Amino acid sequence: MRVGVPKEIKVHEYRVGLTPEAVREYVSAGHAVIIETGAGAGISASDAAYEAAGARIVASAADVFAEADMIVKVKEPQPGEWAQLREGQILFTYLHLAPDPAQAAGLVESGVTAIAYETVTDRFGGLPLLAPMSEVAGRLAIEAAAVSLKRHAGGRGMLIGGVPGVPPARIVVIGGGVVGTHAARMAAGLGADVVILDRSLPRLRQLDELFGGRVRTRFSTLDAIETEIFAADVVIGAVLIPGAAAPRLVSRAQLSGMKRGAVLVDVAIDQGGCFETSRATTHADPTYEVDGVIHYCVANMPGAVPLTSSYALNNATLPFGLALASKGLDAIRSDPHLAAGLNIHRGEITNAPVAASLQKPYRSAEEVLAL
Ligand SMILES: NC(=O)C1=CN([C@@H]2O[C@H](COP(=O)(O)OP(=O)(O)OC[C@H]3O[C@@H](n4cnc5c(N)ncnc54)[C@H](O)[C@@H]3O)[C@@H](O)[C@H]2O)C=CC1
Ligand SMILES: CC(=O)C(=O)O
Ligand SMILES: [Mg+2]
Repeated sequence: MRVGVPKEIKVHEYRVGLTPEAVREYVSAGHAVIIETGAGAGISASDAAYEAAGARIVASAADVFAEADMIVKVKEPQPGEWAQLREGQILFTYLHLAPDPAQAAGLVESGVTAIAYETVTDRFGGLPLLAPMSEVAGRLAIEAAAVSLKRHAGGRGMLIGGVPGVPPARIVVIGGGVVGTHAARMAAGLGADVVILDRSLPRLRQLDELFGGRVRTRFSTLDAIETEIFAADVVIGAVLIPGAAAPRLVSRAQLSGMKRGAVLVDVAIDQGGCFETSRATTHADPTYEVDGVIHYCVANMPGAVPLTSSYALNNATLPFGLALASKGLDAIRSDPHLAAGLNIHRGEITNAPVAASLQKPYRSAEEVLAL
């Protein structure tokens, strides 16, 4: 198969779909790889490094879209990219379609077969292609909170860990999955007073074991969320219902009960956000204030640390990408976990929570691929 990688064009997105090391794996498996010139600049991977790995460099994204049987990217395609996709082509990338009807319509229109990293599953019940970026984003969330808590940034003027004799920040993490766990680890490591809320009791038990009492756990009810956010200096939004739009857990009215200069970091913004007042921001202008509360809502947080993130992402995507390159649609037919990643195929939406969130018709992957 011809596998193509365009340069990412989202604002301040510096990751790349394939590292030179991954390219070498594809080439040694017998595939041709086409890379847009400069695609690896954000991770300091030169065109020459890609050529040494066996890729062919092309001058423009248009060349990649025209020639490749499968496009491997990082972020959801932007409007100019949808227009270049076509039936018979596979798109393998993050999509986050539930809160993005325009992109969904563009992909349906194109006829492309679109596999979303964030809904590919594994046999342990996890999301193996979301997990590495959730690890990165969870850790970055505390860095973002630390910056925003500073007085000149509009925050309360607090040091996360305090100092001897002065209490640390209270950090509330809503959602104790991958993002939440990594945020809590960073926050606890800096000395914060941390609580994690989740709807899953088994998960709360695991977290209690993991943190050995260093982090409090609390079952996530409306009441628990309200009590905790009113006492918080920082709130991290880290919930997920796979494929679906994020549940709204903090209302605008509740902001008036929070401390002035408190910080909300809505990591779940890529699924639409879990605070009513969240709207997606970019690394160029990451924060804004509503009712005295600072909001950080960057939808591609790992793009800020592309070297770490591109390698972490490629470690996870490589086996699935190689299977797609070798077997095409049969890779999806023969692997229920890849089938869970299929979001759109030849104009049909094939992920139930995505279709429900968009209020569009749904057909299962099995049904559309058996045709
Ligand atoms: N902004 C960014 O750059 C990035 C955003 N993300 C996003 O972060 C979000 C979280 O991802 P993961 O941690 O990987 O998901 P996960 O599936 O590992 O964890 C989600 C957790 O939320 C919990 N949950 C669901 N409803 C809840 C509620 N009402 N109250 C409390 N907990 C609830 C679940 O039980 C689960 O433990 C996703 O939307 C993901 O796409 C991930 C990486 C980068
Ligand atoms: C998961 C996601 O949205 C990102 O890594 O940008
Ligand atoms: Mg989007």
